[in-house]
Amino acid sequence: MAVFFNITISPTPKPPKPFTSSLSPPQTQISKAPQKPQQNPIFKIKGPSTLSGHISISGSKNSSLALLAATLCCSGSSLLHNVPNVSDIKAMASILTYLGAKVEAFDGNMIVNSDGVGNVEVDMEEMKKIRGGFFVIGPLVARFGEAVVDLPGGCEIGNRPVDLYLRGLSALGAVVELRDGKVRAHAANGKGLAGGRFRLDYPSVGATETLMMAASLADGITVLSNVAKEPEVVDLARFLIDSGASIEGAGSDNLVIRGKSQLHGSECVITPDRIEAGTFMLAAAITHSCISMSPIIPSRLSCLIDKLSEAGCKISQFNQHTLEVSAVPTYIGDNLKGFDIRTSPFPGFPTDLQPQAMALLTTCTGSSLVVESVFDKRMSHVRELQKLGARIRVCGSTALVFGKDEGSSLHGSRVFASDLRGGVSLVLAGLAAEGTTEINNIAHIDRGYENIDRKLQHLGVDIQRLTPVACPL
Ligand SMILES: CC(=O)N[C@H]1[C@@H](OP(=O)(O)OP(=O)(O)OC[C@H]2O[C@@H](n3ccc(=O)[nH]c3=O)[C@H](O)[C@@H]2O)O[C@H](CO)[C@@H](O)[C@@H]1O
Ligand SMILES: C=C(OP(=O)(O)O)C(=O)O
Repeated sequence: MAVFFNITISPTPKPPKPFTSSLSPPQTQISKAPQKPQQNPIFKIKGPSTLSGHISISGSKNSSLALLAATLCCSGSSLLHNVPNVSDIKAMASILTYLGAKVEAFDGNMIVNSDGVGNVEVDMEEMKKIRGGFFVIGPLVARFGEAVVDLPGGCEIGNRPVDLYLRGLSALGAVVELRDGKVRAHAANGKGLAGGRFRLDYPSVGATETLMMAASLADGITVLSNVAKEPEVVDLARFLIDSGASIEGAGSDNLVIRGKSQLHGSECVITPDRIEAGTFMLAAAITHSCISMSPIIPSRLSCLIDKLSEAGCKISQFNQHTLEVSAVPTYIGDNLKGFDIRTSPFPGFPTDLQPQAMALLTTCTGSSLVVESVFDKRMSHVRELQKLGARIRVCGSTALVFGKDEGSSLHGSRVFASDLRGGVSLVLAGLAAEGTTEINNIAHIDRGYENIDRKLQHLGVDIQRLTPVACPL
């Protein structure tokens, strides 16, 4: 067994984790009483809140998505532990099942056996909901010689083409065609892929992961350059290596992959979600509170740690995997100081923390510049933050955020989540706002945060999940 993140820390008791996978056998329908149409649930937060206590960080959504796709490369069963119970993972599990893989999910563990895959075409709604579903194109074409997949969904945060995936697969000997919103790929030689050289124009995380999986089963050596260095890429490489792949350079700009004719299933523990941890660190800062969290890997969050320290927070590491963030008035005085951010690929400031950091900046002193350089339309949260009283001026992908001494003053209001991280930035703003904040469309938040409401309640927040029932006409 190869466990690459083994933790025995058992902090405060975890909330129960029923994994209500869509894979569970259908429930027997006892009553045929007409169901009232259900609407998207909402969060109601009464602020301002002060947080205290300790929370457990869940496994990484993005690592889990990549590793679940990678199980399609492996003969036999793979066992993943610490998989977060979020809707993106359920969608991914449904995609694997649709392809013919056997997926069992229980209490944060998933066992996947893809030996029975008999279908290489995914034609289902789930593909259009999540980004990670598209990653299956690499394993399918590499192991089964063919794949037909819909263009992916995921957060609507700008132009998200798949040209690098397609050009990379072509460099490995696939014939690739994009028609009617579907990508069709097959091995040109009718058998499998061959090693090749490919330089990514941009270090795309998903393209790097997809090509790494494909190259692991290609015949010969593949050299990929200008690849993504994100921790999730490193996690995937470790899983593939444990499954028998030969991959050098994960975490650097170049990957050398010696293809193997077969990989076998292996066992691993999904690493903690650095974006969830970063979100809770920012929650402590925006509420001028002190909380601790574990497990986390601080080196994966060094950029945020530097920025929060610059703002005036005290960040202490207690053991290898526990961090405390303190922004209590006795330490910081009345306010935190604003700071500038420019998102960029790892190890730069993560784009997936930009909206949450922007919420914090509206409560700091001074004005701060936020430059979003990874996605071209990741500013939809600005309008909603403005409804909560934030003063922000946007020009393209740059935002000038005015702090509390320059006109921002958060107060409760009714707002709408338009994507995952934008949605959670409204939760953070709601924690700091005076009065009640109602956040609609929280299905976006449920895509990537496991039990966020229960975790916040545990820290002392007055937050409720309400499911309005639509009135039948
Ligand atoms: C499921 C998953 O892991 N999602 C993460 C992944 O998304 P994802 O893998 O989609 O993000 P990418 O790194 O691919 O995207 C970054 C940039 O590359 C561009 N691009 C990408 C592919 C391509 O073929 N051509 C191209 O031009 C995109 O338009 C974007 O501007 O990394 C992002 C960047 O850290 C994170 O925000 C997402 O949370
Ligand atoms: C953008 C994100 O996810 P996805 O790539 O799945 O849309 C995210 O996790 O913030």
